[in-house]
Amino acid sequence: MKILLSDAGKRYNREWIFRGLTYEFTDADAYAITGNNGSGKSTLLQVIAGAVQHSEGKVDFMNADKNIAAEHHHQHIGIAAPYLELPEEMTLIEFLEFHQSFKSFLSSFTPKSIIQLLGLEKASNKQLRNFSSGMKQRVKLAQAILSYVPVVLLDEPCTNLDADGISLYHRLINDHCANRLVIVSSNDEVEYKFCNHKLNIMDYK
Ligand SMILES: Nc1ncnc2c1ncn2[C@@H]1O[C@H](COP(=O)(O)OP(=O)(O)OP(=O)(O)O)[C@@H](O)[C@H]1O
Repeated sequence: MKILLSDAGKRYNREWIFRGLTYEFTDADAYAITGNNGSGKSTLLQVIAGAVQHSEGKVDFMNADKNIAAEHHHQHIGIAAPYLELPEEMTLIEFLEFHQSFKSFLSSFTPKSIIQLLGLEKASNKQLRNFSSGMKQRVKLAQAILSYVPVVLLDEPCTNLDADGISLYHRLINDHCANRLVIVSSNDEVEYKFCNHKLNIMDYK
């Protein structure tokens, strides 16, 4: 899987968020998108995900040299972001089973084993609306990273996590992301220290 941006730009009203962005994200590699608050990291991640339309240039999502249309990017992506909410009325087990019905988990995982890995056995039948913000974040990370997809997009992945949660995040990355394309949008090195490439959005203003 490869994501190619060619002279890509995004504008909201009259304000260019980024411009002239030519960059290649490739398989089995990890990238950090960095920059100040409000600089456009989340916007770029959403453009990559196909959730926000870019204003100029090209964004190509390639699988073995075949171009995948923006409306199909989501089938190849696991994404966790603060603006993507969990279905609050579902219990944890219901949510993971529902998720699995349209996107499989990595072969060694079932909804039950994911709950164990997250240390949330006691909350299995609790509605997600009653989860703490850190518990919700663990669930968001697991559904993104443990889905059977080649691309993992993470926006501020350690938001609301305590020290154990941050260890869990690093374990998920170490154990399950070696052969995938991972892109982390963040200001915090703890979240992206494993990334071997850095794209500073401030360079594309
Ligand atoms: N839907 C929108 N309409 C208009 N402007 C928007 C919209 N979404 C984002 N923006 C603007 O785009 C700019 C970049 O926002 P974005 O959320 O991408 O920044 P960020 O680098 O992720 O910020 P942070 O580090 O604070 O999360 C901001 O000025 C924001 O106000």
